Amino acid sequence: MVIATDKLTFNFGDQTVVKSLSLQVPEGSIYGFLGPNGAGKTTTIKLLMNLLKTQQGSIHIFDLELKSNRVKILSQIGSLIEQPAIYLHMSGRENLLNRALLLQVPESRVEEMLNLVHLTNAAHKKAGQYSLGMKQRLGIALALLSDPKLLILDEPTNGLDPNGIIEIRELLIKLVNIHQKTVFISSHLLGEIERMATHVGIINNGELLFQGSISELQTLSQPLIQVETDNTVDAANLLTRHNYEVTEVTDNYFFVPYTSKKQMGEMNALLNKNGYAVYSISKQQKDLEKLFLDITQTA
Ligand SMILES: Nc1ncnc2c1ncn2[C@@H]1O[C@H](COP(=O)(O)OP(=O)(O)OP(=O)(O)O)[C@@H](O)[C@H]1O
Repeated sequence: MVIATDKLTFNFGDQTVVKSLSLQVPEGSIYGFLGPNGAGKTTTIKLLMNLLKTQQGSIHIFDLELKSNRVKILSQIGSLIEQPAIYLHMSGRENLLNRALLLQVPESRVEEMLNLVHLTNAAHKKAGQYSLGMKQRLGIALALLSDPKLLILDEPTNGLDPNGIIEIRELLIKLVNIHQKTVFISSHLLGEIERMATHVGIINNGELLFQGSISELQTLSQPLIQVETDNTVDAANLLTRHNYEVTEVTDNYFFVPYTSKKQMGEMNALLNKNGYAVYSISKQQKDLEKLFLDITQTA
């Protein structure tokens, strides 16, 4: 495991913010650390980065105990916690050159990193003029300069527009698939994590509710197909007669568990063939709140 914590516990005063947390982050994974605001994600990340002192339990990173191997471990971690530390009056390239000098890494890494995060064309611009997404990508480039094995990112897509989110997602997938990194990323958005993570840990009130592979999570968070037609009840009955499981019927929609795109196409065709006008048919992801309910009910 790249990260393994055992019964990690942390209190702020009398509030237990991280409760007996045992994380298992495999090498080469994108580990999505999912939880609502205030769940304890940032505190956990600060513990992993040794920015807060572990009060109870243990942390192993790269199979080494954190406290006694602090320098060795931290030199192999790139991180982005809260705002990236960027000099706004300097260009993207200057920011990277400055850090490269500090870390004594070859200047050639700067161009490589600009290219990797798609900032080559904007490299000469002042970072203060960058969009939020560009700043985040510059932050990731800075974190990657020393070629760390592990990247720890705290809500890197917070506040980004959809394009910005997609760019970060594609970058992280590339880092894992092509550059053999391990990525630990926190988020409060289930849909976002489901699109990129290979493994997921879900935390609420400091407690780990679920940990497993993305396919294990998908079994729990099976999405639904939401269908809108010109006659909800009759159309739902037609599908039931054709052995579809209709889980809910409301005034305007009915819902069927999603299994595949093909199934959606077949359902659409069946409805059309029987004279129903299909106004909309879409895959609905469960949100984190619904997933929590499912997890606590099946636990
Ligand atoms: N320095 C601090 N002193 C006291 N309490 C704190 C401190 N930092 C965080 N907390 C509390 O610890 C709990 C967990 O906060 P944390 O920032 O780890 O959550 P989070 O999951 O990262 O949420 P967010 O996405 O909102 O940052 C919250 O109740 C928060 O109020």
